[in-house]
Amino acid sequence: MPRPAPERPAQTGGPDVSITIAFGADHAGFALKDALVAEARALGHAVEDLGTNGPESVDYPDIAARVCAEVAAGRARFGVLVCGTGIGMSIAANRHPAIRCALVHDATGARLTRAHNDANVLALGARLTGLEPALDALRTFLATPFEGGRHARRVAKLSPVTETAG
Ligand SMILES: O=C(CO)[C@H](O)[C@H](O)[C@H](O)COP(=O)(O)O
Repeated sequence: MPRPAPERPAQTGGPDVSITIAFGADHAGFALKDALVAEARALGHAVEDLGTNGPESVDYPDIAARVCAEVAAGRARFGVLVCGTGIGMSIAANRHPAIRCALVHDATGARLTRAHNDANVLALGARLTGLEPALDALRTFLATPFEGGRHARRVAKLSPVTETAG
């Protein structure tokens, strides 16, 4: 069944601009995800909460696919994914061609992946990163613009690699 469309503010992604952010987590990450959702709303952003919303075990690739579809289609400017380590979510997200997902543990990583990689999905590990560093990482990710320049050339080279047999 189609979900109701969230409120759709401007999608510019710069600081002090309200955007739509898609959130997802597995059972290991849903509590941290809920705290991040609350923080995004407190900052004035629109939120798509794509689950999961309880401790029942779910598979992180299924959740990552939901969030990445929203970002790839332009219905969300950014995605945020949380699992136990953030590793499974980041592996899953980076299989989607339009997604540049960064696994981050603090605000410095969040700043640099926006500035240098133009990351559009933030992955966090709820079993590794505490609440305050995770909230700092989210705020910084949302507030940091892509620097462009030499980084734009490198990001343009991040197209999918086609493997050739031996
Ligand atoms: O994919 C992961 C590892 O990189 C995540 O941390 C998952 O949340 C984790 O694997 C879930 O493990 P569980 O034993 O099923 O809770």
